[in-house]
Formats: sequence, structure tokens, C-alpha cells
Amino acid sequence: MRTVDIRVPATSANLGPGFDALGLALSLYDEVEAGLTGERGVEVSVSGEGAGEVDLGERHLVVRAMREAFGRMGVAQPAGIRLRCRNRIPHARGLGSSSAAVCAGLLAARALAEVEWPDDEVFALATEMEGHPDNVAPCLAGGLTVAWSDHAGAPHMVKLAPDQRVRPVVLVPSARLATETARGLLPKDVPHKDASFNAGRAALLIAALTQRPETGLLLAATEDRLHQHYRAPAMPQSAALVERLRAVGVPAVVSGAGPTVLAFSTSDTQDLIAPEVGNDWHIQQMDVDPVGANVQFPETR
Ligand SMILES: Nc1ncnc2c1ncn2[C@@H]1O[C@H](COP(=O)(O)OP(=O)(O)O)[C@@H](O)[C@H]1O
Ligand SMILES: N[C@@H](CCOP(=O)(O)O)C(=O)O
Repeated sequence: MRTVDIRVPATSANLGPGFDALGLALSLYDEVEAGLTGERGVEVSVSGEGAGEVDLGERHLVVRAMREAFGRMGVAQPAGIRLRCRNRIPHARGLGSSSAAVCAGLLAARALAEVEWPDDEVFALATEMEGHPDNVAPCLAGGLTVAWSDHAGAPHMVKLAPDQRVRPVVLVPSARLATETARGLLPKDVPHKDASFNAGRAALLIAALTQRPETGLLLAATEDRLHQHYRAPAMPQSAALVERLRAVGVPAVVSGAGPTVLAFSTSDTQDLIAPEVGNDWHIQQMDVDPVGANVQFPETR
């Protein structure tokens, strides 16, 4: 049986003001070994995050993504699929686990089908399945990404390299919050002044992360009025931690739809983070993943 190994990074979306647009790939990975078998049925094993929780059959998200991909590529559905998943990205914490699973499935299907299927169609289908492109873009491409959809609904991205003096630190709670639930807390409309506030901050954040990683600029650049406070009632401890960190000068935001908190650490703020974080949080210092999803056939490794 021919197999393929896929490695996909965790991602942090929004980064404060860049709701549904900005995303950062992180050095925390899920690994999937995928193969097609001659026997009918799906065989999935999961270790690490999600083990004992996720479906092990056709409803498994990686399997669903593979099935979607075979359909889009116009390739016959394989009789059987075998997956071995080694998961490190915690689920429903705002670190892009579902996006990583979808990307892994699409890339596995493309590699095993051995057909030419353009990267932009992989990006489009992953975005369609996920509902928004901001986790998908950094998961596929790595680095810091700006993603948007055109008037026909097709997603696009620009990839940037953040300044290496900025280090992402994630503060992961044990509590979970499904992205769908968090999206349900957002209002249909927002005040014009809040939209204009976020537009300025998001533009500043790109400048600060790529060219001017100064704490003062990063603090201003990570302010948000479009999503975090609407969602705070569903994650009061995250909201309080963001507030505490910002009060001592650490640029902190809710990661994705939460409840993980993302802090941008620089040489002058790195020692300020731990004292504000209680025992209920798992602190992980990260690097920015520069390359995104990786696909390898075992025989070429
Ligand atoms: N590696 C995975 N394998 C199977 N299902 C997954 C995987 N990662 C995420 N999921 C599914 O996606 C859900 C989390 O998605 P979501 O609420 O969007 O949160 P996140 O911020 O982690 O993406 C999980 O509860 C699980 O059902
Ligand atoms: N822009 C989305 C990002 C969701 O990210 P996730 O990692 O929590 O799935 C949102 O804020 O809803």
C-alpha cells in the first residue's frame, strides 16, 4: 500500500484586529500518515489530541476532506482509506485544529491520487469546508498571511515573513469553545467607527510585525473592537488574562475564536508573561512556522 505523510501546523487567526483575515502559522504540528487500501471501509487510529473523542469512521474530518477532494478532482472514491493521526494541536481552543485536519485531508488525497490539482483549488476547497480563510492560508503557506475572498467568493492570500524578534507565546486553557459557538456570538452589524478603528489597527499590525516590532506599536496594533468583547462572555478567563497581560505591557489577543490567548513576546516583555498566567494555563513558546503544510512520500524521505 502506498502511503503519504502529511504534517500540518497549528495556526492563530485574527491576531486581534484582523478578523477573518490575518493568520500566523505556529511550530506545533499534527502528523497524518494516509494510505489507500483495496478493502472497503475506513480504518483510523488517533494518538494525542482528540484520541478517544473524534469519530474513527467516515465522519472523521480528515476522511471527510479526502472524500471531498477525490470528488473535486474527479477521481473515483477509493475502496478503503487508512489513517494514522498523531495530533498535537488541541481541539476547539482557537489554534486551527479543524483547519489543519481539513488541509491534511485535501493534501493527502491529492498526493495519493497523483493528479495535478492546483494549490489555489486546495485553498478554495479548504476555505469552503472551514468557512473562513484565515486559518487555512497560514496552514497551507506558513508565515504570516493576509487572506481575503474576491467578489466571486474565491479566497486569495499574501504571505509575509514576520520579524524574528517577535516570538508567539500561546497560553492554552483546558476549557474548550467550538468556533461555531463563538461565531454565533457576533452581531450582524458593527458601528462604522469600530470598523474604521480595526482597519487602522490591522494595517499597523502588518507594519509592526514585519518591520517595526516595538512593544508600543504592537500594543496599539493588537487592539480590536470587532470580535473579542462580543465573545468575552463565553471565555471570561481568557478575556481577563488578555486584559492583565496588556495592562503590564504585553501585546496579547484571543487566538482565533478562543479560548487560547496569544501573546507577542519581545526581549523587553518576555519575562512579563509567566507571572500573569495562573496554573490553569499551559504556556507554550512557539516559533513561526515558515513553510506551512508539508507532504512527503516515505520512500523519498
Ligand atoms: N485532527 C483532527 N481530526 C479529527 N477531527 C478534528 C481534528 N481537529 C479538529 N477536529 C474537529 O474539529 C473540532 C474543532 O474545531 P473548531 O471548533 O473549529 O476549533 P479549532 O479552533 O480547534 O479549529 C473538533 O472538536 C473535532 O470535531
Ligand atoms: N476568524 C475566525 C477564526 C477561527 O479560528 P479557530 O482557530 O478558533 O477555528 C473566527 O474568529 O471565528
